[in-house]
Amino acid sequence: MKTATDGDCARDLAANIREVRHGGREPLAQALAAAVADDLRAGIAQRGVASLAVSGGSTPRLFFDHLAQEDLDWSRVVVTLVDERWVPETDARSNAAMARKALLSNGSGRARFVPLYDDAPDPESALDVVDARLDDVPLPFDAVVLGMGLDGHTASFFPHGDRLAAALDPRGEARVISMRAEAAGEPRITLTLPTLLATQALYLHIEGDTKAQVLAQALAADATAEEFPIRAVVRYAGEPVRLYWCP
Ligand SMILES: O=C1O[C@H](COP(=O)(O)O)[C@@H](O)[C@H](O)[C@H]1O
Repeated sequence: MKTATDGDCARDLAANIREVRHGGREPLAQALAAAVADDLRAGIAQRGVASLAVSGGSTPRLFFDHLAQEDLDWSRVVVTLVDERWVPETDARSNAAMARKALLSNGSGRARFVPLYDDAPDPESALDVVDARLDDVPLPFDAVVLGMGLDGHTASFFPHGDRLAAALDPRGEARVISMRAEAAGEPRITLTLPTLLATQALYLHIEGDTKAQVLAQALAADATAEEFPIRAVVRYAGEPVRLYWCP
C-alpha cells in the first residue's frame, strides 16, 4: 500500500494544513457554516449549481444547524455524504438520517440529497447503484467537510480496513467503495480519496485536544496512512486542508 511515508519522508505534512481555531464548538460551527455557505454561493454563481459532501457522526450536528440557516438558493444545491454506515435511515446510526434531520430542514430542505445507502444486504452488492447516483452530483464538489475519529479514520477510511489501500489510492478510478474494519461497527460505504479531493474547498472539522493530538500523531514523520488514514488526505490534498478546530 502506498502511504504518505513512501517517498515523501522529508515533506512536512503539517504545512499542508491551514488552521482556523475558535474558542468553542458554537463559534467554530458558525464560522465553518459561513465559510461553506460562501463556497456554495460561489459554486452557484459559477455553474448554476453547487455540491457539498458532509460527514456523519456527532461532530457535524451543530455545524448543520448553522448551515441550514444560511440564506442561499438551496434548490440549486446537491448534498451527499462522504460515507455511510450500512444501516437504513430508521437506524439511529444512519449518517443520512442525521443529515436530513439537522441539515435539510426549512429552506435548506430544498437541496437535493443523494444518499449512499441502498436497500441491499451489504455495501459490496450496492456499489454500482450508488456509483450511478453520483452521476447526478456536480463534480468537483464546491466543498467537502471531513471529520475524524479518535483512531485517525476519516470518511470510512478505517485503519487496517479491508479496502483501505484501494480507497486511498490517489490514482484509483472508483468513486465509491465498501469498507469493513473491526472499529467500524457495521459495514461501510465511502467516497474514495480522489473523489473527496476533487473539491474546491476541503475542510477538516474536529474538536478537542485529544483529536488534535491524534492528528499530530498522524502527521508525524514515522506514521503511516494504514494506521492513521487521515494522513493520506493531508498528504494528497492539492491545496492546504482547512482545519476547523476548537479545544
Ligand atoms: O463513523 C464516523 O465517524 C467519523 C467521526 O465521527 P465523530 O462522531 O467523531 O464526529 C465521521 O467523520 C464519519 O463520517 C462517520 O461515518
